[in-house]
Amino acid sequence: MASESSQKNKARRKLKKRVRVDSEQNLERLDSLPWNSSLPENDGSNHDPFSVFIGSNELEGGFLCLEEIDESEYGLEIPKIDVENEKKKVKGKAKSKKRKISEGDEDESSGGEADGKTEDKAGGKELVDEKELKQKKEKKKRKKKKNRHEKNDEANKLKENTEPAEPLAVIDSQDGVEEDPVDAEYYEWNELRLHPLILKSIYRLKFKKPTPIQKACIPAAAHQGKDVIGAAETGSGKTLAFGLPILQRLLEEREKVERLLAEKGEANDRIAPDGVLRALIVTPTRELALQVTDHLKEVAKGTNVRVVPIVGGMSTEKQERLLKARPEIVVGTPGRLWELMSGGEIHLVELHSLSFFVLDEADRMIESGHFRELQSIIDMLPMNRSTESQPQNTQNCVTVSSLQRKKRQTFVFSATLALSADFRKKLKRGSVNSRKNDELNSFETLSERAGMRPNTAIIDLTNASILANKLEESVIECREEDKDAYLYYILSVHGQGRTIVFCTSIAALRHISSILRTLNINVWTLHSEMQQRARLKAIDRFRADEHGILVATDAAARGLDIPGVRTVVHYQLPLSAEVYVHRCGRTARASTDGCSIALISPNDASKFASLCKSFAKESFQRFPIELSYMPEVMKRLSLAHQIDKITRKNSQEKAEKSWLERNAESVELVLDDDDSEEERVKKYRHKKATSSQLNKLQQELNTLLSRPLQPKTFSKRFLAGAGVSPLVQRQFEELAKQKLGEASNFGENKRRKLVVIGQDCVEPLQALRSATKEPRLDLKEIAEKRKNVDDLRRKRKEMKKRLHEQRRKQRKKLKAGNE
Ligand SMILES: Nc1ncnc2c1ncn2[C@@H]1O[C@H](COP(=O)(O)OP(=O)(O)OP(=O)(O)O)[C@@H](O)[C@H]1O
Repeated sequence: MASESSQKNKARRKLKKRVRVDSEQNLERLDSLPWNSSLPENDGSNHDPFSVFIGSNELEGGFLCLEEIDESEYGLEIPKIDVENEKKKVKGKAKSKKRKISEGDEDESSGGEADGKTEDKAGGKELVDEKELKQKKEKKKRKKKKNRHEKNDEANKLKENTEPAEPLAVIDSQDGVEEDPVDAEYYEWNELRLHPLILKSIYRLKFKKPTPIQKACIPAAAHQGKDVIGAAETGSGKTLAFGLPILQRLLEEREKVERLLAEKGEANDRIAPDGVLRALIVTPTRELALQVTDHLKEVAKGTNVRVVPIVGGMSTEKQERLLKARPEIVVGTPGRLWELMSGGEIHLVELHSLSFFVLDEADRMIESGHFRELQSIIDMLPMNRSTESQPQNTQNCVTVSSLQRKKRQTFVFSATLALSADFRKKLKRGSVNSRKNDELNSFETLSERAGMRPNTAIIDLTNASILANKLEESVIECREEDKDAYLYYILSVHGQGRTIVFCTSIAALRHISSILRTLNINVWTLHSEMQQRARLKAIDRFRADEHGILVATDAAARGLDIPGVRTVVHYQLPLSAEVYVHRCGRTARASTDGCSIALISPNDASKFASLCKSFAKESFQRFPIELSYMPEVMKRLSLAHQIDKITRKNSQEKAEKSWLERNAESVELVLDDDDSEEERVKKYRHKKATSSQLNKLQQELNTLLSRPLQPKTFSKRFLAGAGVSPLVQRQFEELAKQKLGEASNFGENKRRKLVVIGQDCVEPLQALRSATKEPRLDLKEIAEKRKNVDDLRRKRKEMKKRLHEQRRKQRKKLKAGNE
């Protein structure tokens, strides 16, 4: 035991030493990096200062090397700083500086003393002094090395701090080869030269490398101070693509002020204590605003930069209180932001120091309902003109007069991008103006009015289909009335991971959620008529459940970022291809994979055809259905529908009755029960009959639900099957317990016992991938079906018309006969 622990200690010591050596090597490597190696080198051959890249991570032209940027162009605003902390820091630095100087003097004087000593005393004394001197020199050297290490190696240290306590290096015990996987993993972040505090957060969040949109945007936005129009697939990390440049600039500026003060030897309390609004981020939905806030807060942890959400549906007073704290970053929806701005909320109207204006999900902003408020907000922004702003020179504040204010940067982000070549040219020339131009589409108008500056970087990383690379799309063809059954099949046979079921109408959402709940499937709902609190609660609950199911309208189609959404089901097809893209974007996020299943009935044929056309798709893969499950599924659905119909009718009657009573009460009327005795008995009997019918149906359904869903060919003794979902697995376990309990109660022999063979659930994506033989649904087939449906409809219409005509003639004849 003792030898084992000593071996462990030895290994630990060895590791620590190794990590120290690695840190130093990393530091050297970090220093030797080119400033902006993620950008292609400008060989001068390309004179186009403004180019767009589609489907590639590259950027070309128009980018200044950092050396070319005139730093003096970039003035500083004074961010609110945790004065106490900062004071301590600067004082600490000043002290250590003083200490260093005095130590240096001491060293020198002691050196002199030593010299004197050598002159005065002889022999052994000389030797001792020499030894002392040597020791001092070594001490000084060690101190210097330590200081340098502390100063520059923050990133590596942070890495050590944020990684778990386990050793960084992995020791291969067999051949003694050691490697540091962490270094290699985070290397790409180091290339972006972000502030150490930002890197610390990134390590904490375990984001191994920047996503392509982040790699492309950060150099342009953070180091070159450019405006950015960015587009990349859903879930590709756009929030940090604009969030990190904002944080980077705020932190850089803060450090600059600190340095200035230290250089001038001024006390830190001359830093203006009040924060000003530095970044205003506008998102189309409340959920998105809250999500962006959380995301930025997470990254801004430990930086003292405050992020606050301002959204509708929450108390205005509370939000005003939040704004009183003067946060540097505000994320909000246009409606509430404008409400507070037009009401003169001081933090939101003092925009002279605004350095960033961001429009997230910009394409959604142009939809009706948002544009006017957004326009008003944009009109409030100060003109983004010259850099010759007035120096901020006041008696009691730190003076930044030597630095001029940097222009406001505008970032416009979206998952889709539709900019005309003409508009791109205009942006390049910098000739966009804020006059309304009929030739521009609304997205362009928006970018134009937001005050995009010349030389804007357009970073378009959307591929042809705009959908995430690792998304697998599929369809299930069925009749409209069978959609519920197929949905139930997907959720109970393949219900692994989080699933979002999308529908276009709230009525459909209510229908599905009610049916699924009747079938003992727990679902959360999300739609625009819900109160904000209930919406957030639903999202939180869904987020907390590993195998949760969310039934939502397109209110949740955009921006909702919940990790682990494995499947998106389109119960109803969306009204546009764009919404389809956003719905699908709830899965396969951040380079993970996911699956989308569209339920297509003959009614959806034309919508589906135009969807295929939008994505230039000839065919879609069919989702594999194990048909042997369907009889059982249909039986359960039929019962659930009947139960649902009765309960709905009952609750409708109740609601109507209470409405009548409420209204009578409000006008102080006593309601007379003017039903006759006979009618009352009839009603009573009817009620009783319905209630006993409901009980019977419920009992029948409960019996079915107490058994796991099994294919028709299933053995009743061996409960197992391909694709046992968590729900079914739970049912298996319950049933097994129940049966075992019964058997032991009645002293039955082992032979009668139930055997449960649990199997891994085949989630939809897996099922889809293994169903290679499934024939694809192609456009021709769809067109043919559509034609058949149209023919059938036409025939029915003609028949109806003929019948109507016949009846009319008969009535006429009868009338004539009577006369
Ligand atoms: N570099 C990274 N590495 C790994 N994960 C990341 C990285 N950057 C962001 N993420 C994660 O990816 C997810 C999606 O990010 P984000 O919400 O910014 O995407 P988006 O492009 O804005 O999506 P949408 O268009 O749907 O709004 C988030 O959960 C985020 O935490």
